[in-house]
Formats: sequence, C-alpha cells, structure tokens
Amino acid sequence: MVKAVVLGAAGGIGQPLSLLLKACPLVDELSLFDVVNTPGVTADLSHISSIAKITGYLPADDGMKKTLTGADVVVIPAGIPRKPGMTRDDLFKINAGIVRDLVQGIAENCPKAFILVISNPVNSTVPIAAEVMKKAGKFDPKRLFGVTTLDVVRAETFVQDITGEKDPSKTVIPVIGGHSGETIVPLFSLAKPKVNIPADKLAPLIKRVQFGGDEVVEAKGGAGSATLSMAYAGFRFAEKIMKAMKGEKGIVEPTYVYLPGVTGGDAIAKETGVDYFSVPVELGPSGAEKANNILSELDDNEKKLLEACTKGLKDNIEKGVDFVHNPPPK
Ligand SMILES: NC(=O)c1ccc[n+]([C@@H]2O[C@H](COP(=O)([O-])OP(=O)(O)OC[C@H]3O[C@@H](n4cnc5c(N)ncnc54)[C@H](O)[C@@H]3O)[C@@H](O)[C@H]2O)c1
Ligand SMILES: O=C(O)C[C@H](O)C(=O)O
Repeated sequence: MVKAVVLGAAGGIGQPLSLLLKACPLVDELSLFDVVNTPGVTADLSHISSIAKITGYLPADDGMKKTLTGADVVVIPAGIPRKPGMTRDDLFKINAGIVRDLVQGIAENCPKAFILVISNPVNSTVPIAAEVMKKAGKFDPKRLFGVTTLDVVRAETFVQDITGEKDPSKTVIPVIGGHSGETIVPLFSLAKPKVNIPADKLAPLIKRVQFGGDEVVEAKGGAGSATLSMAYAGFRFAEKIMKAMKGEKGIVEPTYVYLPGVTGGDAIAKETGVDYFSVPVELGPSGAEKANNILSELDDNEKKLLEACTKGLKDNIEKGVDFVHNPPPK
C-alpha cells in the first residue's frame, strides 16, 4: 500500500502532478492539501477511474494532520513562483516559512515518509527541511530529496536538437550541483550513449539547461514559472521513489541530498565543500542508498563549472540552515 501526498496541490504544479499521481497504478491512496481550492481539485480528480482512493483537505479541522497521517511519499510544490526579473532566491522570504511549517507537519504526522521538495529556492528549502526534521529528532537523510529532475529532463530534451535522437529520454545525462543558474551543472561529457556536441554549440547548450527556468518565466510573462514540465519531472522522480520502495533494483537518479547522511556522500562533501548537492543517487527501499561520486570523471570545462556552482551553493545552504535556527521576526 502506498499513500502519496501533495502539499500545494491546487497550484500550477500541484494540479497536474496530482493528476499524474491519481492515474498512477503504484498509488493506492492520494491525499491533497492546499490553503485554497483543495475540495474542488479533489472532487474533480475523484471522478477518474483509477486505483488510487483520493482525499483532500484545507488547513481547517486538522486538515494537515488528516492529509499526512499514514503518508509514505510527500511531494511539496507549495509556495510562490517567480515572475520575470526575479531570482529563485527572491522567493526565499515567503517560501522558507511555508516549507518550514509543512515539514514540521511531516515531522509530527508521518516522520518516516519520503519528502520530495519542489518549492524554490530548492538550494535553501531542502536544508530548511533537514533542520526542521533534525530539531524534531526525526531526520533521516536517506528520505529527504530536493527534486532537480527538471534539469535532467531539460538536458535530455535540449541535447536532442543537436543529436537528432527521436526519443530524448533514451539519452541519460547526469546533472549535478543545485537548482538555480550556475549551480546547475549538466555533464554532457558523461552522456550515455555518448553524444557528439560541436564545440561552438556546447556553451549555449549548457547555458540553456542552467537558465531553462528563465525561458519559461519570460514566456509566461508574469503568470508564473514552469508547471507542466515540472509536474512531469516531479512525477517521474516520485514514480522512481515508489518503484524503489517496492524493491525494484538499479534505479539511479540525480537528486539534491544531504551528503554526509548518504553512503558515499562524505567524500563528495569533502571534495565540493558543501553538504547539500545533487548527484546520481542509487534509490532503494530505504531511500537514498548510495551517492555516486562521478566528480573524477568531469572534463576540464565541467570542473570550472563545478567551481562556480559550489561558490553559489554555499551561501544558499547557509541561508536555509540559519533560517530555522534564527528565524526573522514576524
Ligand atoms: N524544483 C523545481 O525544479 C521547480 C520547478 C518549477 C517550480 N518550482 C517551484 O514550485 C513552487 C510552486 O510553483 P507553482 O507554479 O505551482 O506555484 P502556484 O502559485 O501555482 O502554486 C502554489 C500552491 O501552493 C499553495 N500554498 C501556498 N502556501 C501553502 C501552504 N502553507 N500550504 C499548502 N499550500 C500552500 C498555494 O495556495 C498554491 O495553490 C514555486 O516555489 C516554484 O518556484 C520548482
Ligand atoms: O525557474 C523557476 O523559477 C522554476 C523552476 O525552478 C524551473 O527551473 O523551471
């Protein structure tokens, strides 16, 4: 039996993500939570003739507790999205508190659930989630994931313009680091199968992956950021987590984790100088079972990208950790 939960389920990501989870045969029960419109979204999805039994709650009448009790997988796309001209860090002021309070709910009601954080800035919201769980004495680093799958999906898609591969998902491209601008490091040199990218096309390709989010924010002209591609990516990652939970072997996916708490992560933390980092992680029934250290395989250009990445990440991580221990006055 798998109970999946979406926190922020009535939003631009929340709705299509909930649809994909409702239609997924791996989900036995789906519970939705949002501060607005959850009853409507739940009623709508409840007419779909799939296996998952669905419930949905607003905060009133212990709604969060009812949503989270018994949850195995909790996906969090709650929070405000960017508008043109904003950075993801500009979202911190509002989203940090939202993520902190939702994760507190997880600590109280389903501390063993796998937590998948989508809310931006991911580089900081994942450390916030970890500190909240630590404070509650419930932190299991193997069960906390920053969802960076959209960067992987973008790398697969954009490289297709160059390779002409008909099915973009057939090319596996690791993307490491964090989830914003220069902290996103796509590793095209490690693509499997190998891809040949002409020298003049590589830099623009890397930049497009790093700033793919801006492309959507600009195109939406103030109406938000990526929602549909994110729902696809979030579902893809959640599905892998559920398959791994059920014992499927050989599932490896880049995700932003607390390195010192994952086997193999210590060496990566030492090498990069950061405790939170996205690397290909082997997933299993207990969650993040092994962080794969591929840093020695990077080419010279990717090593330079990595330097810029870790510089930016350090501040983002500290900001998240500090927020939980020294919250700003209300
Ligand atoms: N990780 C990624 O790759 C990635 C990709 C795209 C977007 N995002 C981020 O995801 C977040 C959501 O984006 P969106 O486009 O769905 O935004 P949205 O505004 O459309 O939806 C957010 C939803 O969260 C709800 N919400 C707000 N506070 C809440 C709370 N305390 N409890 C429960 N629900 C709450 C809102 O009511 C709303 O329905 C943003 O922070 C965005 O930057 C991350
Ligand atoms: O760009 C954003 O703000 C949303 C998201 O992080 C993305 O990469 O699309």
